[in-house]
Amino acid sequence: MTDSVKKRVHVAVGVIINDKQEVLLAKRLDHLHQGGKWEFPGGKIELNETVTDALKRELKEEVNLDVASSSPLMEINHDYPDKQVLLDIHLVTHFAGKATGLEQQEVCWVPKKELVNYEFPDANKPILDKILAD
Ligand SMILES: Nc1nc2c([nH]c(=O)n2[C@H]2C[C@H](O)[C@@H](COP(=O)(O)OP(=O)(O)OP(=O)(O)O)O2)c(=O)[nH]1
Ligand SMILES: [Mg+2]
Repeated sequence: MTDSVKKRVHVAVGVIINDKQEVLLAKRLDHLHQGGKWEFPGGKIELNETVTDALKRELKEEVNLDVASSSPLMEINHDYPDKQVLLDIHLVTHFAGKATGLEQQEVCWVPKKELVNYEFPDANKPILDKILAD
């Protein structure tokens, strides 16, 4: 395994869309990598965990939602100057619970058309293009 492969952080990301076609965003806390920007909830996949297990765990831990089902949307490899990520993005339209920021982060439901008004990490560009095209 090369260094670059070894260092890449594998992240499970949920594009969560409700019945009103709003998308759930969370604001990354200032002290985190890409802090202050808006993200789709998710987090690092742990050892011996599947992507869908990680997605379920992270969405419960971060925004208190129970994922009923999800489907793969896209994968993005992105190299930040300080970190390399592989985002494994899944669409979540079946879930239970009321979205709540459990890690002191701000969360909000945003109509698709208004997503252009939010600042996201650079890696997210293809995700936004895809959501806005649908
Ligand atoms: N969740 C999420 N992460 C994103 C997005 N776009 C993007 O570049 N990332 C990057 C930022 C971080 O470097 C990485 C996610 O890691 P994280 O710090 O949130 O991981 P985590 O939730 O497991 O938290 P922790 O282990 O650090 O406590 O992926 C996105 O839309 N959602
Ligand atoms: Mg996270």
